[in-house]
Amino acid sequence: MSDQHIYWFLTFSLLLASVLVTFLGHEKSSKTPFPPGPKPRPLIGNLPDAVTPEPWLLYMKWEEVYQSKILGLTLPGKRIVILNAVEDVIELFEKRAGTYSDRARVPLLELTGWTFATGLMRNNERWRSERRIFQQTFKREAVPRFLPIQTMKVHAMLRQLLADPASFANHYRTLSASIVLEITYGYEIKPKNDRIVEVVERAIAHLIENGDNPSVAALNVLPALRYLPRWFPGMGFHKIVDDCKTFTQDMLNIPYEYTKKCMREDSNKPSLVRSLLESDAICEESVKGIGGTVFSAGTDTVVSVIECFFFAMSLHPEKQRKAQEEIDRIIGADRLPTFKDKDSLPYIDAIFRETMRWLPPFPLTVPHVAEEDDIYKGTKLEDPDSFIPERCLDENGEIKENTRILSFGFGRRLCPGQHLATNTVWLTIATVLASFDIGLPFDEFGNPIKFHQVHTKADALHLKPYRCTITPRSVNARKLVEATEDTAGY
Ligand code: HEM
Repeated sequence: MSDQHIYWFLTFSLLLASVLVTFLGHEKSSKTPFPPGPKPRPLIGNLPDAVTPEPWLLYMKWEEVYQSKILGLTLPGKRIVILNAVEDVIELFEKRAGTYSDRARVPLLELTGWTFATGLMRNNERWRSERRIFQQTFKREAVPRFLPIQTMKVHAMLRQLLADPASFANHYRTLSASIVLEITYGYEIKPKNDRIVEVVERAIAHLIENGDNPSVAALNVLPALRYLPRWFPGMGFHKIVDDCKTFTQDMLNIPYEYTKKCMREDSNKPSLVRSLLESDAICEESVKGIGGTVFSAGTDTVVSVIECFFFAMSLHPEKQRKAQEEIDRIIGADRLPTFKDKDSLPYIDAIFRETMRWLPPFPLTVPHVAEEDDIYKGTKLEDPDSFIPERCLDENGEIKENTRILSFGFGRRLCPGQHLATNTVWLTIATVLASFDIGLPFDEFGNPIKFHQVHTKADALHLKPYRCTITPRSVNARKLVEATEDTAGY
């Protein structure tokens, strides 16, 4: 029997009793109709329907099939409601936030020590206290103090793009990790093969790569499987859990110990972990957890957006030219854009917003869980698959009033890192477009690449790797980038 078959066999036979009880319970208690959706199969419900690489596309198709923007899926032990319309999301996650701000219990996360992650915590006192710290640290008025770090790192990336354009993906990955590690731990990373970056990336990658392993999926459905001995067929998850746990502990401890060492050695480098330790307001476990959360929530998400920005520019030279014309007109050719220019470059802002709409890092955001039973019963976006920054602008070319970036989530779980992330991505977009021309995308054989690129087996949405040329716009642009070495930070 293959591992896959053992998984199905175990899941079905061991689940039989508990699933029946849950279903019967539901049948009795639920007098209100459940939203329409594909017909659940006996015992496994809609499990096979739910496992698909790009579920958001499937949910849009179901909207047509079942003629409803609210869809229902039944999984063993739980029911999932899919909200396809923003107004429903806002009504439930924001107006009824008291009910819809919990997170799901995922046995794999609990067994591997990922309970440290603030964003995955249940709605409890620890989550509320850590969320307050996130909000204080990264609120709109507080993030300008990080601008010097962000500027210095973005400038370093521009110089790397000049020196080695073919490795552009490595450069923006380094950018994102370097900002987060410096802010969180006061740690300055090496551009290549940095030990701490490897430690934290290994922990995240191991969890993601094994998240859909059949035996792990079985464990998530039936946590009691963990009591079966390792020699039992299909128990591959034991080794995965052990490794994940070790890697997660390293991720939390190694950068944390670095900050503590700096403090012992009297280094005066500021960092979030340092100020939390000095304030003595929360326990060591929470300090480590907050550090790990900033990295796991704030690095790959930003990478995802910058990756999609390069791809969008590569596919749409006409939008790129329009953005560069705006920069040339407002800033001129004698300096690079800075944060002070943000309000005078609406087309750059529109490119940022459209990138976040076109390929958001979490196309389904992070599921919210209802804490109690709840009964609940716009305008249609034209051509949603196309990259059109103009849709964010009014007739005067200014950002439309009251527009909101939906990719940062909703309600009490709204991303607290949104202002920090926005600044990093905005400055990247503005300075890259001021300095470089990005050529059309092509694959390793030189064939042009079309839009259909997405793959998602990662922390956040990512594109399949592709190539493109990145060349300085002019001799002057090259000089401006080279000169950032001397003006680092400002
Ligand atoms: C472009 C980059 C980013 C995107 C698109 C993004 C998106 C999101 C989304 C969709 C959620 C879930 C919201 C919900 O459940 O409704 C979230 C939660 C969260 N994000 Fe971000 N994020 C980004 C960057 C960051 C950064 C830089 C940080 C760190 C400073 C961060 C920290 C968090 C935390 C701590 C949570 C959990 C909030 C909670 O559950 O209370 N994010 N983010």
